[in-house]
Amino acid sequence: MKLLHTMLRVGDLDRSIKFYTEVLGMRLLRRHDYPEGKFTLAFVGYQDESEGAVIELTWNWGVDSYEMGNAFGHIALAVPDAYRACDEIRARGGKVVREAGPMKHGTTVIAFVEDPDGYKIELIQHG
Ligand SMILES: C[C@@H](O)C(=O)SC[C@H](NC(=O)CC[C@H](N)C(=O)O)C(=O)NCC(=O)O
Ligand code: NI
Repeated sequence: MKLLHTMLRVGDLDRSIKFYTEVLGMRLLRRHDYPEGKFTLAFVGYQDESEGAVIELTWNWGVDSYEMGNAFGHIALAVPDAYRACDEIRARGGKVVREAGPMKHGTTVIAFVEDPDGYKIELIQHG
C-alpha cells in the first residue's frame, strides 16, 4: 500500500489553493469539476502524486463552511527551521497559532499554523 492523500472539505476553494500555494509553497497539481456531483477537487502538494502524498481539497458547491469538531488533529510538514518557517508564513499572511518550540512533554521542535478553514498544519523541525 502507499499513502496517497488526505482529503479536506473547504468552504472556498480559491482561498484554500491560494493558502497552500502562496503561503505554504505547494503546487496546484490538478483541479477538476464534477458538475453532476456539484463539487470540485483540487490536489496540492510539494511533489507529483506519483512521488509523494498530497492534499485533496474538496469544495462542495454552495457549501462555505463545516463543523470542525475536535477529532481531527493535523497534517504535518517537515521544515529545516520551525522558527524561521513561522516568520516566513506570517510574512505571507498565514496564521501561526502555536509558536515554534519544543513540544509539550517532549523535545521535538514544532509549531502550528491554521489554514483558512481552521485545519491545523504542524511544522516539525527536521535536520
Ligand atoms: C510529534 C508531532 O508530530 C506531534 O504531533 S506531537 C504534538 C503534540 N501532540 C499531543 O500532545 C497529542 C495529545 C493531545 N492531548 C491531543 O489530543 O492533541 C501537541 O499537540 N503538543 C502541543 C504543544 O503545544 O506542544
Ligand atoms: Ni504530529
